[in-house]
Amino acid sequence: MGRATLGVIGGSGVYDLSLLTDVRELDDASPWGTPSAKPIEGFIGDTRVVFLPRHGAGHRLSPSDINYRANVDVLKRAGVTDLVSLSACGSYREELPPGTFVFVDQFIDRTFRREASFFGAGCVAHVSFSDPVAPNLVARLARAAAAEDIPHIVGGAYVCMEGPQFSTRAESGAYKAMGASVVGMTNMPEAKLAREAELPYATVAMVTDYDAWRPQEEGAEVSAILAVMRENGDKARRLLMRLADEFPEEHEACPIGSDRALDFAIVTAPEQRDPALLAKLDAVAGRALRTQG
Ligand SMILES: CSC[C@H]1O[C@H](OP(=O)(O)O)[C@H](O)[C@@H]1O
Ligand SMILES: Nc1ncnc2[nH]cnc12
Repeated sequence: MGRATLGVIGGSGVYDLSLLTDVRELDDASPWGTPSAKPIEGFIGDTRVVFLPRHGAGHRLSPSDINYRANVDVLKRAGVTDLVSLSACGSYREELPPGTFVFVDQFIDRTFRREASFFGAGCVAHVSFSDPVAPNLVARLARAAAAEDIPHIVGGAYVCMEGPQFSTRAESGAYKAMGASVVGMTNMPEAKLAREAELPYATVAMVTDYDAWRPQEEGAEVSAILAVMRENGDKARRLLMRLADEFPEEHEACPIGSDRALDFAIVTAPEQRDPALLAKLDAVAGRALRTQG
């Protein structure tokens, strides 16, 4: 299977990983444009980790302006085999107060102005996405959270809104009624692109607020969110330390096949494929394109 490398995308409030040793900056060249930052390689114990701050250094990028394709592409090029996303989120459940970590298992995509696929004219692919999260990564995260006494829950749907404004009360009520447990602005199309790049993906959705559905609540407010995020940051670091400490040396096969998502997904006939697009797909789809000829 090859050596495992844990990719970590840091969200709001998580702009570096001071817990890494032997740190170096990696190349950020990508045919998909400019990623949020240069990926940082380091180690936690023997586990190789590659970190990327989603909003860039100093939180430069709004959710709609992040180049999610370039981010996933450079992580794939850096040898990442498994990807964990850290994300601040609002909660739609009384029983998920600020400070709770939710290991979501579903997404609802409400974004509308983002590039959401590596594929398209010249090479069309349709990956399966009914189960968007890698259950083995969730199980590892849940074990790490339990060992670190971090309040957490396994399962739930994350609704991804376009933003950057927070929800109205009506939107908040509608997302809750749709069955979402949490809301954020960044996990789509990130999770879709991870699947297309054959990267098993899991999210640590860290609750910072109750969004705007509770009548007694004022609604999401960024300074309060960032204050809670700073408190969550310490827990996130402990979670990652524990996760990495117990991470397997060899990449473990994803039980739902995320790491082979392209095996039957590419539908364009080989003679109709656009060589320029195939060249751009060298990292994300290289394995599948090579084995399928
Ligand atoms: C700064 S609060 C709103 C912001 O935080 C979340 O980002 P991330 O998922 O990267 O932690 C949320 O999605 C919004 O982008
Ligand atoms: N209430 C909220 N809505 C959207 N994104 C968020 N990130 C943190 N809290 C949020």
